[in-house]
Amino acid sequence: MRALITGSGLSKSYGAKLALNNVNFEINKGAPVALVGPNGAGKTTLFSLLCGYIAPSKGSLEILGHKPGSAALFNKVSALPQDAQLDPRFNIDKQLAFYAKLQGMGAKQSQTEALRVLDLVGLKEIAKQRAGDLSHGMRKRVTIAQALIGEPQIVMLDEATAGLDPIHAREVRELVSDLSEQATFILSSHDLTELERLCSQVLHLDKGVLSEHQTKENKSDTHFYTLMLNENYQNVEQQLQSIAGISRVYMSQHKEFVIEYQPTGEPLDIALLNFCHQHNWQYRQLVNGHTLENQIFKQEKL
Ligand SMILES: Nc1ncnc2c1ncn2[C@@H]1O[C@H](COP(=O)(O)OP(=O)(O)OP(=O)(O)O)[C@@H](O)[C@H]1O
Repeated sequence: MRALITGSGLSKSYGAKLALNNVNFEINKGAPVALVGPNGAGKTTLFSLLCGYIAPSKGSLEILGHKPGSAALFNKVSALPQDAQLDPRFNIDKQLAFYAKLQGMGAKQSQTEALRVLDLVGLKEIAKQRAGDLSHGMRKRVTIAQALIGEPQIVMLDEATAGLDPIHAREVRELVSDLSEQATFILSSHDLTELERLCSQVLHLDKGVLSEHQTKENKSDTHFYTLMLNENYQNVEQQLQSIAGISRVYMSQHKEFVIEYQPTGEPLDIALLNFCHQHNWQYRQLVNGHTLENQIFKQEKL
């Protein structure tokens, strides 16, 4: 299968500042892809290159076999900038129909398209409301609807959940998950944990250097649990190691333990929770596998 997007030896400098350093990656059609990294890591630079707003200093980038920004990609790729705004004075359907017209649709088709994309984000009933009368979360959904006009194959959302409360942020993630049959989404965020469950491929940028991670566990025989405890307890690693099947336990961060094990046929999660109960350890969460944060930081420490 040909990749939707291929970046090879991609670098971008702003004067003396190297914002992207020899980045290589491929994005295939399918589940959403996360582009994560701390402030200043180079996420917006990579988005801007993908959109064709800026040109690379070195290397090549191809989207659906074309250079970013080329006319052949019109209607096939869309991007929602972090600070995308709606005009507070106009009805939602009018604004979306206006953007559909900018994409070349006629008056009638653009109205139908506005309602179609509003329906996709579950907001058809507010079509006649003004943007200024909507909540922040609803406005964000409308801007995502705007990004879906014309049925693009690739949709890039820059910090789609920034500034949203946890409930609205979750709604946006669920929306992206529901829509991933229609398009391949690329979502940028500085918050790794929020995209961990949604995306199967994670591009992690730090100081312009890219590393790639899969959120699904790889096929090795070793399996992992991550146990997060509420308090500090004595000798947790040594004590957990006495459970049958567990080969190694290490503290990945404060009150958090990665447990490596070989399956024995008995459900280890139940054994672990029973063990916590017997030792009076209060646990916060038991995650099946490494948390993605662990995968990334462990790899970087090696
Ligand atoms: N136009 C520019 N001129 C000079 N330096 C720039 C320019 N744009 C970005 N940079 C620098 O390049 C680096 C990467 O910036 P970029 O905006 O791509 O990071 P980011 O990961 O999107 O950060 P944030 O999460 O804060 O938006 C930063 O050090 C930034 O200061």
